[in-house]
Amino acid sequence: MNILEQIIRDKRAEVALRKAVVPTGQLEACRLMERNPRSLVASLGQRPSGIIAEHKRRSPSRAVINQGCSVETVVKGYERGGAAAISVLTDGKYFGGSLDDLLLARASTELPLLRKEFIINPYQVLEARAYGADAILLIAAVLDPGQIRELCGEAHALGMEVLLEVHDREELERSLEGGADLIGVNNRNLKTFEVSLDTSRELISLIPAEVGRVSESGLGHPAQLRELQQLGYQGFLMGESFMKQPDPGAALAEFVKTLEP
Ligand SMILES: O=C(O)c1ccccc1NCC(=O)[C@H](O)[C@H](O)COP(=O)(O)O
Repeated sequence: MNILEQIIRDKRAEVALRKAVVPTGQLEACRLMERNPRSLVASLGQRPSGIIAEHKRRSPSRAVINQGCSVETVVKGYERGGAAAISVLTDGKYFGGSLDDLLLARASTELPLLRKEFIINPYQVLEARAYGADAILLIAAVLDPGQIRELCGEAHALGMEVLLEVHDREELERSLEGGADLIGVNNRNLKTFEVSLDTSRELISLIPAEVGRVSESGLGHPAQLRELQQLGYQGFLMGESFMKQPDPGAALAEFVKTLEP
């Protein structure tokens, strides 16, 4: 069983438990359901860096990245440093995150928030909304086209946008009808953890112009972003290169300065 299969197996059990503990009606009554979500697509156009900066404590590929910084410090630093949006990993077992992290992030910024999760059930979409997310991530590798359509529909009905992550041509082609607002090309092969920007280079021409284009993972050099921008990417999901620094917000600010013409 590869890591993605393990995560999804655990996620099924976790979601069943969460649903039993916090019924849908309780989520629907949350205070944050009254808030109007902000557009991630629009923010990528307005904030010149295009960086979706990620809060990520640890990962299966790197173990511990940063356990010391508070969510508030990281998120406020990212906003000050010029991020266009913030991604918050909410998986606990493999990434050390939680829904409380999302709530703390929501209290710390007005930037659009992406719930970075392994979403397999509409309940998790409602959870994302109730805890303050503006957008959700869906991973094509673990969903069939019908599930993608259903989860995108659920997110849109709740006023959120969808970033759909793909790793290869087959995943992209079978997912395009799903209705995602953005396509994220993941440079990290989640089965081998190998990172290659060739994935972003090869898939860009297959993404329709009306869909937002995001390159994800393994980014850490300004020259990479410049190249990807020229290829047509508007967004860049970056976690580890900032989170591995003692002050992730300051690291992002330095990085953004190097992007300025
Ligand atoms: O990061 C991992 O090791 C990983 C393993 C299995 C599934 C997902 C994984 N990462 C999620 C992500 O997509 C990244 O956190 C995100 O794209 C940022 O990547 P990076 O800038 O390389 O931290």
